[in-house]
Amino acid sequence: MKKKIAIIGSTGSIGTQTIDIVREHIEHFEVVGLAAGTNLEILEAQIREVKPRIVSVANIQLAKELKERIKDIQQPIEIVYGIDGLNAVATIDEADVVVTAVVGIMGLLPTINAIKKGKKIALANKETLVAAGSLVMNLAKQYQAEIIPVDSEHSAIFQCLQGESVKSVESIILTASGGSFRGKKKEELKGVTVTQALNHPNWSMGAKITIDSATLMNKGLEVIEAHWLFGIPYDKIKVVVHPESIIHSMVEFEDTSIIAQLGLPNMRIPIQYALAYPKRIINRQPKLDLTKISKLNFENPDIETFQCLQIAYEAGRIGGTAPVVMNAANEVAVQLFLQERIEFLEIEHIIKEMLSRHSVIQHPSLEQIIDVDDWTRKQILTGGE
Ligand SMILES: NC(=O)C1=CN([C@@H]2O[C@H](COP(=O)(O)OP(=O)(O)OC[C@H]3O[C@@H](n4cnc5c(N)ncnc54)[C@H](OP(=O)(O)O)[C@@H]3O)[C@@H](O)[C@H]2O)C=CC1
Ligand SMILES: CC(=O)[C@@H](O)[C@H](O)COP(=O)(O)O
Ligand SMILES: [Mn+2]
Repeated sequence: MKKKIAIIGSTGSIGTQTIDIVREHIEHFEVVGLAAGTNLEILEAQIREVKPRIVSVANIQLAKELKERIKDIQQPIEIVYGIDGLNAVATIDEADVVVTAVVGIMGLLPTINAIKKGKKIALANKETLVAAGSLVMNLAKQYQAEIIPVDSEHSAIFQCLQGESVKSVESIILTASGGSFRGKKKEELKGVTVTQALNHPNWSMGAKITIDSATLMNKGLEVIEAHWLFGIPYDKIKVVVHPESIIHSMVEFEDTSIIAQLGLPNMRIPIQYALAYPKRIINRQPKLDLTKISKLNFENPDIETFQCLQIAYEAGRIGGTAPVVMNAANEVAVQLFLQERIEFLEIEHIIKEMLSRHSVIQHPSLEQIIDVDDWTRKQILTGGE
């Protein structure tokens, strides 16, 4: 039996690589639903290739345009739009697995709705767990929905933990490439350009996560993501900079053994693992040859220059709505930087400022999370008026 897959965020970096995997393993997988934002070019090609049952786009105009573009396709395809459209794709009856590959808090509601339908979640959208980790993990337990991490570090940890007890974990060691500006000091970060920030040394990814990687906020988000996925306290989650991105993360056990997962920096490995789990299937991508790498390096993160990592540890430890504010402030600040409306170094200032203005709510409801996310965005965009 083929696994039936719905992809939300199908036109992005994770989404398109998910389709690549389906194409290579057509005997294992079938796509039944696609959701995208505005990229009709890629979406149309995907529809023609995989012939899904349902497709979602960002708004009604795009839905009309898409209908026109694919009117020659004989098979009935339902076209939906907006947040209702995303939810419809995430909850389609036919799907066994939902790949959450949209960027940002936009992923929260569809992920929750898919969980409530008991779907297996291949989770790429880390912002969902950062903003609502407690709520999402409790729902997953309640509805017996498995969450399989796609994020490379979390896939690595998940793989290292197979057959192990979380109780015997001494620490989780998340590896970080260090991003586009590794080795630079504050003074050198003044005036850096968007093009420079988007120049990730190892991974080719969407714009938002690439900037997060450059500020080290990506690693901060991943610390919180690991806390919720694996139920490990923050004191036991460490970050080490590993510029080659060959070791994707490690787990240290109480007997001092460390288990690591290695591979070339290629997201098709963790995406495929999540889709095929609990099986492993063949991957025809280039293989890791350690003799060609020759050396693996490790160093401590420069937390004075790149303060977002510490900000995330603090917000995670405070809990409640602190990570909601941090995440929303980061999303807005990264967008402003990408639009060249603020400097790179302002990203961390904006996040700190918003956290200082917020009175944390512990054990927030979904409505409170959404309200706080909204409040944060408005505060930044209106200058706090
Ligand atoms: N890229 C990577 O290698 C990794 C990514 N992740 C995480 O995975 C997630 C996706 O990242 P990535 O693939 O890089 O991001 P991209 O920016 O490449 O893709 C984002 C996707 O979200 C869609 N989208 C954006 N806005 C909307 C909207 N309003 N409605 C519906 N869909 C929307 C985009 O559609 P469109 O383009 O059509 O507008 C696109 O399909 C992020 O949370 C990221 O942190 C985690 C690990 C690695
Ligand atoms: C591929 C992936 O999982 C990214 O999240 C990656 O980890 C980004 O790299 P760094 O944040 O380590 O630079
Ligand atoms: Mn990652």
